[in-house]
Amino acid sequence: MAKTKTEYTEDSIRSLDWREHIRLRPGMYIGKLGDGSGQDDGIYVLVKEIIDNSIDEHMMGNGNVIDISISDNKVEVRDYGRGIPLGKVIDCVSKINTGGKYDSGAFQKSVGLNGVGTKAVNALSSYFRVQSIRDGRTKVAEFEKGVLINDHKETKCDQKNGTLMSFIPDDTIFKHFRFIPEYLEDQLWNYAFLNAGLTINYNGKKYYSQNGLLDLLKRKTDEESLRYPIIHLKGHDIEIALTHANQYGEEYYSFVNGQYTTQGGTHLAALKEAVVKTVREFFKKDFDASDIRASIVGAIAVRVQEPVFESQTKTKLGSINAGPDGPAIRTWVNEFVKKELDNYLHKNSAVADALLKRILQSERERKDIAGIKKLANERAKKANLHNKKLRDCRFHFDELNNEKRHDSTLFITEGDSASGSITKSRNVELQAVFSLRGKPLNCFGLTKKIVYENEEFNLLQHALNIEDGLENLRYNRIVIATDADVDGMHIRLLMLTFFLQFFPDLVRNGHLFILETPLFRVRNKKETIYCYSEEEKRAAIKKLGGKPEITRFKGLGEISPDEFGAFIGEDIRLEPILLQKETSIQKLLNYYMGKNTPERQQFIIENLKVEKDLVESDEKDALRKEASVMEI
Ligand SMILES: Nc1ncnc2c1ncn2[C@@H]1O[C@H](COP(=O)(O)OP(=O)(O)OP(=O)(O)O)[C@@H](O)[C@H]1O
Repeated sequence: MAKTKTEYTEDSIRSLDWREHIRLRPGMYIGKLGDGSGQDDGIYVLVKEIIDNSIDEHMMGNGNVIDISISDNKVEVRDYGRGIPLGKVIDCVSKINTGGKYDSGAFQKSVGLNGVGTKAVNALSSYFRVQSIRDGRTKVAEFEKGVLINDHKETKCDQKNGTLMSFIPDDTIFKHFRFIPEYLEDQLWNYAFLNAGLTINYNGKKYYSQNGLLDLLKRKTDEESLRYPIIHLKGHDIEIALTHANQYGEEYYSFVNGQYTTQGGTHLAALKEAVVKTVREFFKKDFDASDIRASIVGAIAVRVQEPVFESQTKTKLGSINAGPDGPAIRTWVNEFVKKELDNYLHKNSAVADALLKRILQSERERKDIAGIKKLANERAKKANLHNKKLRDCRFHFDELNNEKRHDSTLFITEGDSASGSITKSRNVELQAVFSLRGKPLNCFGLTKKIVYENEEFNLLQHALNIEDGLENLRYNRIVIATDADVDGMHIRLLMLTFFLQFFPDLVRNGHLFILETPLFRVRNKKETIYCYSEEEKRAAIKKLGGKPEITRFKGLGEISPDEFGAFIGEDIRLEPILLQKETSIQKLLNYYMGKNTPERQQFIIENLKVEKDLVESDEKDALRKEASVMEI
């Protein structure tokens, strides 16, 4: 069939102004949009763009305090830097590619470099206000969706020098967005660790670090689980902290010019490589790299003149030089680690001994499961061909679509009817279903061997493709979708245990979610409202008036495929599993899954009202409470 021909004339060519372009293609500027439930959703990038500028000021030696507040979705950031030069306030926030960070001496080794950040925030906000205060004078300008609505005259002002920016994200772009305060906390701690001596006040809480990356690793680990004290190496424009803990997998935090490169890049690759090399040379033994790296928790921060990031969101560092004439970053990091770590190990023989012990233990464990791993993987490969448990989707997270990963989801369900409903109503392009057969094994306290021995776990590991780390993860979101009853809650807890114990990175990187399903359907002839709580139910009854029909959903299986489609479609409600960085996974699992301790019993008694006359909704609320404690 011939394609319908459209004319291609001069009229086809359009020039967008900056504001239109940002609003048309926000992804280019801030990554994905999202509604705030994902850690890297756009609204957090907006906040970051503004804070980055204040950090740049601090780094240049201007201002040791940054005040941040978020309430009613309005974000405010006040720093005590030099303030934007008053005559350029409007240009700086509304004229694309305008800024002081190109080659002026006013900023160096800063994270800002494109002259785009604040413009993106401005264009994507329903309201944006900038105020600069300089030597007794101030300039204010206000915008809506990037359009200047109020250009205030410069006036006198007796406040301290600095810049104050506030904005409200545009909810026509960030649909149904809400800020999850914890997501920001991690970012703010990172700023504090990377800028030792800087105080950040955020909604009444103070973020401050004296010892930089050493403090960062202390926060991310639990002292008891460390094999030896954290090694902290500091050089000119490079800082590294390193230790071995108990957990499975490796854990890294990497930064460039104060920017958290969540996807790593050259500097991190260099660190990993250098540690292996140095350790091998120090012990004069050709250990397997995976044995050296197993259970490592490490952080690296570098400052460089002209960082090349892979996009405006700056989450991955490309290949760069350490300075105009400096060595390539890889060589630079390598040389630093080689010299400093080697020195450190020579000076601290107890640490060197503990490190060696850890490597040997990993080696033993690896050899121990090598046999069974091979068998299990062969079995899984066969089963995968027609993996009955998996109803796969067409596109996967590890594949690219126009340079972006496919945003795919895997639902983990239990019970035939629930799996059936989801399978029928899902979007087959991007939503896959993995069905559990009854209750999964409680793997608390077991070793990784079980992931190979237990068929269900092994198939799940294969479906996710995470045997060798998260790099090839096939689904961006892993959603536990179990019934909202006691059994369902139990299964949920067992699955959380599985992921926390063996794949903590997956949880840490925000890939794990719980599916919220409605408890009630309230409807009359004209309208149907699904309600997720008693409160929503009351509101729905009020809204519909009269005597609407009220149905309580007991299990996922009861919900018809048609209805289910509405809950896993655009309006899907996901509760992310957040791992607060202070939490030690081991401690947590011990508490919830370990032997009955008096504290645990007390907790259960306080939180579970399991009595004869249990009111159904109370039951659900109580169980929810228990589960939400896991949402640490
Ligand atoms: N808090 C601030 N204090 C002082 N100057 C600021 C502040 N915020 C912004 N500016 C000025 O406004 C300019 C534009 O900022 P913007 O965030 O748009 O881009 P950038 O920081 O230069 O680069 P990038 O797009 O990489 O963030 C900055 O280069 C700087 O000169």
